Amino acid sequence: MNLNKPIQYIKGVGPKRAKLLHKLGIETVGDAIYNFPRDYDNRANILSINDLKIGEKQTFKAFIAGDAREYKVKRLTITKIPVKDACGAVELIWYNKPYIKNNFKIGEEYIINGKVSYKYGQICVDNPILERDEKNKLNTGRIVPIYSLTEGLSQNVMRSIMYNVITENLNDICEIFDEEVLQKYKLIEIKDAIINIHFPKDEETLKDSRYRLVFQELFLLQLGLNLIKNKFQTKKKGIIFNKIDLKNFLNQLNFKLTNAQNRALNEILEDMYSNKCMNRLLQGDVGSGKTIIAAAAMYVAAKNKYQAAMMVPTEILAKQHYETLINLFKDSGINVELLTGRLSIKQKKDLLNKIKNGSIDILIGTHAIIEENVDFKNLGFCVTDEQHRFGVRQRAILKQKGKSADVLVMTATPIPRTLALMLYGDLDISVIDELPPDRKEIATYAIYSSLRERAYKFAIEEIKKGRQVYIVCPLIEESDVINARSAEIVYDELYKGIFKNYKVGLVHGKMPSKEKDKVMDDFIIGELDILISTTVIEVGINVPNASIMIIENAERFGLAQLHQLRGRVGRSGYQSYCILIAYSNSDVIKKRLKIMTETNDGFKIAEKDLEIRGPGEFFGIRQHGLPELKIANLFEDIDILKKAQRCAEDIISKDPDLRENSFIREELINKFKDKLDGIILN
Ligand SMILES: Nc1ncnc2c1ncn2[C@@H]1O[C@H](COP(=O)(O)OP(=O)(O)OP(=O)(O)O)[C@@H](O)[C@H]1O
Repeated sequence: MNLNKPIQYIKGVGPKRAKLLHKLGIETVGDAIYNFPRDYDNRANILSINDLKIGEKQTFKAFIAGDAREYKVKRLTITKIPVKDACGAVELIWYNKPYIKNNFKIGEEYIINGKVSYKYGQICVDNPILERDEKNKLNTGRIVPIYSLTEGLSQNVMRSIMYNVITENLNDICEIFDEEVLQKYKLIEIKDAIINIHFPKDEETLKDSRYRLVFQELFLLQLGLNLIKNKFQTKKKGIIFNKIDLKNFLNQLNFKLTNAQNRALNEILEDMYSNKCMNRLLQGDVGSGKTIIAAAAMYVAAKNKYQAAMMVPTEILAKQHYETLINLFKDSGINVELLTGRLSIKQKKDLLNKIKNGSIDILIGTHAIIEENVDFKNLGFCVTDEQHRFGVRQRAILKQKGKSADVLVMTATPIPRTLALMLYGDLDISVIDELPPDRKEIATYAIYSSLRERAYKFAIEEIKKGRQVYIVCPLIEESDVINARSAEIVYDELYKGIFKNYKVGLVHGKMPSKEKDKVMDDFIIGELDILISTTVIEVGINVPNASIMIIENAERFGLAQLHQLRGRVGRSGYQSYCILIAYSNSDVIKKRLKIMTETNDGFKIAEKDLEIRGPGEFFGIRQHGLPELKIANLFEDIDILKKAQRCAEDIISKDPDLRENSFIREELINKFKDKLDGIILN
C-alpha cells in the first residue's frame, strides 16, 4: 500500500498546489482519497437546446457554430461564442477571460453546463463550463462532485487532482472484507465505492458507494471500541445491593422528583438490586436534575457498605458536587471526601490511606481519581459526570478500580442515539426528558456588540431585583487578544466602569485554586452580584439565584457549548435571560445565534450544530479520542450503524485478535493510530 505517498507527487499537483491541499488537511494520497465531496451537482441530464429552461442551471450538448466575438465595455472584456445543436442556438458569454476564445475550434462538440438566461433576444449562458464529450469528463455531463476548497484552488482543478489521485492509486486501496461479509451486508467493492463516491456513474451507484463507505467507517469505529471494551470489561456478574429505603433521603429535599427523575432512579435501582452489572447512561438536558439521582444511587451503595466514586471534569464542579453531597448526607453517617489535583502531598497521602482502608464512603474528584495510586477498599459504584469530557478509556479505568462495580455515566449533552450506541454500545440509557415544573424558558437574545451597554444596563435592573449575573468570555490565546475580549480585560473595564457600584468577581482557569474557590464561593453565597469568567463555569455549575447569562464573543462558541453555558441560568423559578453578544454579523453567525434564540431544547440545538459543523466537528467525536468521521452522519445512519455493529461483533467473537482478518487489523491500526494510546492490538 502506498497511500502514505505525499500528495505533491500526484500528476497536476506539485509543490505549490500541495501547500494549498495541506490547508485542506490533505497531506497524503490516502488523505485525498478519503477527502469525500461535500456535495454533488447532477449535470448528467443532457438536454437539447429546445428543452432548455430559462433561469435554471442545465446541461446540453452543442457544437461551436462560429468565431468568438469580443466587446469592451469600460474595463470589461466580454467574449461571446455561438453554439448550436440540431434544434437551436445559444450564445456562450465570458467576462474578462479574453484567452478563452483560443480554447475552442469551430465544429467541435461539447457538453455545456451553466445557468440559462434570455438576453438581447437570445438564449445565453454566462460563464459556462465546457467539456469534450469524452469518457473521462469530470466537470459536466455527469454527476459532478463538489469539494471543499481553499483560496487559489478551483473546483475544476480540484476535480482533476482528485481524479488523478484515484485513478493512479486505485490498486493500492485494499478490500478489508471477505466475500461472505460483502454479500451478507450487500456491500459493493471498496474500489468501486471510492471511484463512485468521487465520480459517481449514476445516483444508484452513488447511494451504494455511500452505504459501503459509511458501513466501513462505522464498522471500524465500532470494532475499535469493542476491542477496548473487551479489554477492560470483566464479564462477571454485578453486585446485588440490598434494598434501601430512600424515603427519608428524598423527603429532606425541598422539592419532589419529577416523573422523569423517578423513572430514571427506578431504572438505576432495578439494576443495582439485581445481579446485573450496571452500565447505564443517564441523559438529561441542562438543569434537569441529574445530580440528585446520582446522589440517591450513591446513597444506596454507601448504605450497603460499598464505596462510591464520582468523577467530574473540573475542580470547580467537583467542589460543588462535594458540597451538595455533604449537605445531603449530613445526618446519614456517610463519609464524603474530595480528591482533586490540588491537595498537598500530606493531605493526599492521608486521603489515599482512607480510601484504601474504607473509611471514606463516597469520593468525589476530578480525573485525579483514576490515577494509579488511588486504591479503593471496595468500590461498588462509579459515576462519571459529563461523560463527553472523558475518554472511553477513562471510564473503563475507573470501573476497573472496583470489582464488578456498577457504572452510571451522566451527560447533559444530548447525544444522538447513534453516537450513544457507538460510545456506549453496552450501556442502557435512562433519559430525564422533563425539567422541574417551576422552570421558565430562558429568554435568549442575540445582539451586536454596539448594544453591549444596553445588555449591561438590563443586568443592573435584574441585580436590583436580587438576582446575579454571569458574564462569560471566550478562552483566548495571547495572539488572539485583539480579536476577542478576554475575561481579564472585560473585568478591568466593567468593575471600574458601568458596574462600579456592584460587587464583581473574576474567575478563570489560570488563577490559583484558592483564589478561584474564594470567588466561586462568594458568588454561590450571593456575596458577588456579577461573575466574569471564562468557560470554567461551563459544565454543571449550579447557582439557582443567577438569572442572567451574558456571553461575550458568542460567535466563537459552538452551539452545544452555548447551550451548556446558557444552562447555568434558568435553574430556579426566576425568569432568566441569556444575551449573546456577537462581534461579527456575518450571515453564518447570525444563522447560528438565531437558532439559540429560537429554542431551549438541547436536542434540537445538537442537531442543528451537526448540520452546520458536519459530523467530524461534532461534539464528542474528537473529545472521545475517536477518529473523526468523514462520511457517516450521526443522526441519519443509525440503521447502517446497527448492521456495522453486528458485523463487528461477529468478527471479534470468531477472531478476537484479528489474526485471521489482517486487512481489517491493518486498517484499524491505521485509522485509530495513536488516538487510543496504543490500547488496541498491542
Ligand atoms: N424535581 C426538582 N424540582 C425542583 N428543583 C429540582 C428538581 N431536581 C433538581 N432540582 C434542582 O435543580 C437544579 C439543577 O439540578 P442539577 O444540578 O442536578 O442539574 P443537572 O441535570 O446536573 O444539570 P447540568 O447538566 O446543567 O449540571 C438544582 O438546584 C437542583 O437542586
